[in-house]
Amino acid sequence: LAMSHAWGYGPYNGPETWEKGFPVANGPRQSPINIIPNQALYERSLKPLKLKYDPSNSSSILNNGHSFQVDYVDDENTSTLTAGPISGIYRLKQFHFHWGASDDRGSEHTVKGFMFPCELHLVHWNTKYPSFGEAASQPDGLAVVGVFLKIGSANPRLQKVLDALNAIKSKGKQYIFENFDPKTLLPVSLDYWTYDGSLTTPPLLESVTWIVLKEPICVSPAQMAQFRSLHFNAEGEAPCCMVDNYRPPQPLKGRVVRSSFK
Ligand SMILES: NS(=O)(=O)c1ccc(C(=O)N[C@@H](c2ccccc2)c2cnnn2CC(=O)NCCCS)cc1
Ligand SMILES: [Zn+2]
Repeated sequence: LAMSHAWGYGPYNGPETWEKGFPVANGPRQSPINIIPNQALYERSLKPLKLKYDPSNSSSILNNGHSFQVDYVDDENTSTLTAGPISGIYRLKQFHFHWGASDDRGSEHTVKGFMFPCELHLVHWNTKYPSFGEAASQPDGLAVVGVFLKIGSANPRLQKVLDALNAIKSKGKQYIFENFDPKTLLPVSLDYWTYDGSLTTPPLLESVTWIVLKEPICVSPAQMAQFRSLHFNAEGEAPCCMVDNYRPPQPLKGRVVRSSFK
């Protein structure tokens, strides 16, 4: 079990080693994947995404040693994802990011083999189950909205999140983070690709309906440097920059990617 708690992104505990502690790593619906737009199936029955977020539900920002996440109070249906490819009501639990050591890599999903420098994940769980933990073990338990970040002008809405990173430099550090509306991080268009997949970090559970937005949002090189100023390690341990915390694309194994747009 020691292995299952030592996973990471380094040469000895990175994505290529995860199958040792988590055999599902070679399962039939693993994430992320490479998205090939002209092989996606347009389905006009796919509804527009309905995202309703209450900023007062944001509670804290945490360095979890793999990424950093902004946690939301999820004991009511006040911040929810409905419609789109899913049925029922999914509650926002947290959002986090994956990024690279340089601007040529960092996203988990790729588009025609193109890797973005960063990818945002908004994690929701199906309220037909009693909790996130329960939902995470069900095939329709989770829905994660993925948003690509591309290098461009500085993103003022993202800056609010980045300004809190100085307080959570090391693993385990947590800081109050209130009144943040994650809707401000979304692009204008909510056109999306969707497919059945998994968590992209151990335990790699195959419980995620992935909803990847076609339109990226912007991030500046200086802002990317702020992501890279975080540390994987706890305070007092040898400093190790938190970069390249992404899993590479996994085999599609016959899955079909559907698109909400032509
Ligand atoms: N990248 S992703 O959007 O696919 C993604 C989303 C959520 C989780 C997650 O909540 N993982 C925790 C969990 C707790 C209970 C049941 C199952 C899973 C967990 C397990 N060990 N540590 N954690 C915390 C954790 O890994 N958080 C990582 C957040 C993205 S790097 C992981 C990946
Ligand atoms: Zn993620």
